[in-house]
Order: sequence, then structure tokens, then C-alpha cells
Amino acid sequence: MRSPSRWQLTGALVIIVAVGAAASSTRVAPEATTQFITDAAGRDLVQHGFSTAGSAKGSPDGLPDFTVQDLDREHVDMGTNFVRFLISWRAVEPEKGVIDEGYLDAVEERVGWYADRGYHVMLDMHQDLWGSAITPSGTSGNGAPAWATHLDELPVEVGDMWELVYLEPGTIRAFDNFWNTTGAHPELTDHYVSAWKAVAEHFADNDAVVAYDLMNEPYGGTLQGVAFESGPLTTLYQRATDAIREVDQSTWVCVEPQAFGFNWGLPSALGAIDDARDGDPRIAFCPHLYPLPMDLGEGFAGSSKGLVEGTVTQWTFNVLRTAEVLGKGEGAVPVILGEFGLDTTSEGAEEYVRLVYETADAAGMGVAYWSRDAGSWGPYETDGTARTLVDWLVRPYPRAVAGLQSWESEPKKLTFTVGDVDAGKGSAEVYLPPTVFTAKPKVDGGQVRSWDAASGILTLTVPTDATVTITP
Ligand SMILES: CN(C)c1ccc(C(=O)NC[C@H]2N[C@H](CO)[C@@H](O)[C@@H]2O)cc1
Repeated sequence: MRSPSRWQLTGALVIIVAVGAAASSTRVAPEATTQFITDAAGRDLVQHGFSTAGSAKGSPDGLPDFTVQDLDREHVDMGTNFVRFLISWRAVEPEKGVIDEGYLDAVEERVGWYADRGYHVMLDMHQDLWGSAITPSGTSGNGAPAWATHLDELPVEVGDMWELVYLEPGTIRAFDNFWNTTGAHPELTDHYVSAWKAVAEHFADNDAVVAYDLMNEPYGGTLQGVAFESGPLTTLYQRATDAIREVDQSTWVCVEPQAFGFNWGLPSALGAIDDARDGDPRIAFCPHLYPLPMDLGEGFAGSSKGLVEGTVTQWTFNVLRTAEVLGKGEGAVPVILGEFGLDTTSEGAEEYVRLVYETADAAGMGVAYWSRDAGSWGPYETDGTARTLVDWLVRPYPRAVAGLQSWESEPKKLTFTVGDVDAGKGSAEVYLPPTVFTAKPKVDGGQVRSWDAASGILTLTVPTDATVTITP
């Protein structure tokens, strides 16, 4: 299949952005969400962390190439508090109907590393291009097990753009069989739902695991857009949520839109998910952001910069609109930007990273950067040398705050507002970069409880309906 030229795809983007701008001119979405995933103490969480890690996609044991020493380094260098931890269906259920509890134990060991350091974890059932069995070499897809892979003898050609393998006949058929668009494999989604129930049963009582990301970048095969998202995708999310709630009443269920289009700024047709738990629903939204010009190798500069900025604006509108749909009239649900990232050597990379974090802050979103892997996208070189991204990600942020409403982060100032703080007993925890906050910070609007100069973590008590301002 001949690859569309960069300019054909970028031209498509111009149309997308123009249409989107027209559509978003009649704003029917909030400027931000004020709903958050909470910790065991009832505090509102703002996630700053990484997807960890892409290396899990191909590893024989399904675990990332990541050590507790790597985590200590990340914690000291960047003050992160969250991880989108990659797990896979092929590791959870390596044989049809057989759950590998040993794998889940190994995941639990790593979750313990994060828990011991005050982190919270979202388990990401990760797929890209279905699964490794779409080609004989096993080097293209990841996520789905071989026993669930049915290409029906259709071909899969792998070219120089990995994304285009999604358009191969065999790949499309694998997805069509999973979603049972073919009518030939109704059992596959049954197994996927049961796999999630097994994961939830394993982690139901683990306070460090705050969310389940039900499927990474879902793809509908021959079903795209409204037909896919409002149909089989919403149905699968509902079935998985119902199964999870049979064994786990507290962990949030985080859902993603289809990647194709939404990542670039197009709207989603995802339907609302009912949550049978006793108490307020715990459904969250975890979209990804990858503007098309940057996917095509353009930097955040020149003619590409304006297109990317327009994409980010439109994407934010669509995120909050979908979060409101998921909120079913009770306001936008909690939002985590589950993935964004780029080649940090590209032109304008630092400015783009800053734009994304400022956009997420203003919209009330947590952020997981893609990804924790070493290399030109990541925070460290393969030899462990810190890359410029480490400095770009270090910024003041509210980690866990009772009654959080909004916040604004500047290099030498953190401001946040709170409403009713009772649910979190007035407790707040923030991160202040130790290289900037070299002495006990100045706090207006709250009372300091503790300050750890080494980690940059400040805890304080905040009153109801307060604005808190923190400076060096
Ligand atoms: C055609 N389709 C369905 C498609 C195209 C492109 C992406 C993508 O770039 N995704 C962005 C990043 N996310 C994954 C991990 O979740 C990374 O491998 C991608 O760079 C996804 C789907």
C-alpha cells in the first residue's frame, strides 16, 4: 500500500482543524474538569508521570525493562507521583481461559515499588496493532495473545510507517474478529472481559492502584468513528466495567476513545458508561494527544506550529466535551492525558512540552508522558545519562489536595484553589522543584505541615474555599 505523502496527510489536517475550529466555535464543553481520582485519604490527585514502559510490549515476560533503582532516579530527578503501567492481555491470559497469576504477582511487585514511594498506578491493558501474531516474525503488534489472533489467511505487509500496518487486510481482520464484526468470534470479547475481571480481583485491595485503563488506543478495524465508538467500543467498556465491579468497587475505570482521529484533534462518539458501584461513579477518561504534523515528523515550528496549536485547542475542547458525556450530566469526569510525547531533539520540542503541560493544568488534567523508555523521546539515554526532557518535566504541581478546584504552575510559583476540603481532611501535598525551592517555601492561604527539601514535597493544611499561593 503506497504511503500517503506528508502533504496529503497534512492537507487533511488543515481541513480537520478548520472544521473543528468551526465546530468548537459554539463551545458546549467546560473549560476544565473539577472532578479527580482520589487517594485512600480522599484527596484529589493530579497525576504527573510516565507510561512505563514501551519495553513491556515485546518482552517475553510482559514486564518492562525497569528497575526499582530506575524509579528512585525518576523520583529524585522529577518528583513524579504516577505511572501508567503497561500490562498485556497475552501475559494475563497466555492460554485461552488460563490466567497467569504469576505474571500478576510480578506486576504487583512493581506496583509495590511505586506504592512504597507514594505513587499511584494506572494499569494499562496495552495493545498496538493487535498482537505479535499478526506477522510470523512477531515483531509488529503487541498486546493480544496468539490464540485470540484470527487473520483468516489475509496478508499483513509491514512497511516503513508502522501506523500503516493498521490498514493491512490481516490486521483489520484480526480486529474485526475481536469485535465480532465478522460474526465468527463472539468469544473473544468474553475472554477480554474475564481477563480484566481477573486483574481487578488481583488488585482490588491495593490502594496504590487507582485506575484501570481498559484498552490502549482502541481500533475498530472496518468499523471506524461513530459506528465503532458508539457501538462495540462502548459496549465492551460497559461489559468490562460491570465485570470489574463484581470484584472491585473502588478502582476507577478509565476509558480511551479510538486513537485514529482523536489523537489528532477529532471528536469522539464514545457513549456514557454506567458504574454499578455503591456511591459516586468512578469512570475517568484517558485520551492521547499526537498532533498529525508532529506524527509526520514536523517540529513545533514554522508552518507546523500553528497547525499543532490549533490541534491542541481543538483536542482540549473534544476531551472536555467527551468527559462531560461520560459524566452523564454530573460534570466532566476526571481526565488523565494518558499519552503525549515526541522526539525531544525536534525543533520547538521544549516549547511544545510546556504548551501541553500548561494546557493540561488549565483543563484540570493529569499527565503521563510517553514514555519512560530510554532514547530520543525519553528522559534518559540508554546509558542512563539524563536528557533535556528531565528539566522540561520538572515543574511545581499539586500532587494530592483535599477539595481541589484548579491550579496554575509557574517556574517559581504554584497557585491552587480548593472548595470543600472535608473529604480530604484539609490535607494537601505539592511538589516544588528542589533546585528552585532551595529553602522552606513561603505559603499564603494554607499552613505548612512538613517540607522535605531533598524531594521537594511540601505538605500543608488548607481551609475550605481557599486560594493557596506558594513561592520560594
Ligand atoms: C492508524 N491508527 C489506528 C493509529 C495510528 C497512529 C497511532 C499513534 O501514533 N499512536 C501514538 C503512540 N501511541 C502508541 C503507544 O500507545 C505509540 O506506539 C505511538 O507512538 C495510533 C493508531
